[in-house]
Amino acid sequence: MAELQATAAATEIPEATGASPDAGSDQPAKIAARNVNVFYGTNQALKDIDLDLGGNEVTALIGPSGCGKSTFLRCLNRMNDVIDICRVTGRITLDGEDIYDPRLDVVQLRARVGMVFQKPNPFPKSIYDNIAYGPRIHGVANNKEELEEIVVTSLQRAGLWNEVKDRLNVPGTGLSGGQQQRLCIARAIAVSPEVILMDEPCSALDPIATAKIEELIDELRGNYTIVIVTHNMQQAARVSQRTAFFHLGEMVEADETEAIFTNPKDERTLGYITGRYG
Ligand SMILES: Nc1ncnc2c1ncn2[C@@H]1O[C@H](COP(=O)(O)OP(=O)(O)OP(=O)(O)O)[C@@H](O)[C@H]1O
Repeated sequence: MAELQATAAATEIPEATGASPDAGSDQPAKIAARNVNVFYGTNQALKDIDLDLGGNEVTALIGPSGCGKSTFLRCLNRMNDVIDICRVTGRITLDGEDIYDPRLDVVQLRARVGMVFQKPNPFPKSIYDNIAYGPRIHGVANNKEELEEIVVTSLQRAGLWNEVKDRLNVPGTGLSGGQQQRLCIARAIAVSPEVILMDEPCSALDPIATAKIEELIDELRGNYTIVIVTHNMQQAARVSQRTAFFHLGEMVEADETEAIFTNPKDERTLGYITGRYG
């Protein structure tokens, strides 16, 4: 089990008021990170990250390879816990609640903060069971009818229902790559998360499947807070309302996406978006 320390006392850290330099609105942040440092053994992957993630919008995390985007994303639902050499310090709150509080139930946290990975990873089960799995273990449905309703609604929301409604019993692994990724999004939705983390969700997909996922992200943001790691700057510009630029383990700047791409404040951001490095 990873050694996790939420060392910074709440009093030392500005609370998530939405008024921090990177905050985009007057609304309190859905997720607020303060003084977050991450170490893999002796290697420090993230340095003093302060970042607010607003509710019902898409935040893109961009930056050169190895700058710590995925590491930061994994901090948000404690996926780094499963990496033995990983140590996280600082404070991350979800609706003001410290997600590294030892009393917090991590399984519940991961239901509230779902994740979609780079490579679609459906379970080797039927399409139906891929979606029903989460609600079953979380006891979300009271009976078979309610479970069916969740399966149908989740597939509809993920834009996959029409393509699979006649073959819910076939293995999810038999779908195309793009369909599998939408199945994984449906699976994440099925447990009614508040936040969906996406780690380069389109990198294994062709342009048509990518466009479908991007459309879906845009539709989902009305109901969920979405954080997406992407290497594709056009994608960040298309799907996100806010963008945070990471470089060598630092969060250099975060702002409205348009401002980051048209008028970045930091030379390093300018260098990255103009293709000088990365
Ligand atoms: N499981 C791990 N064990 C050890 N070091 C790791 C691990 N995961 C990431 N790192 C290191 O942490 C740093 C940040 O990596 P991370 O994958 O978060 O960056 P990234 O910006 O997401 O990169 P990419 O865009 O290439 O996916 C790198 O130096 C990487 O080698």
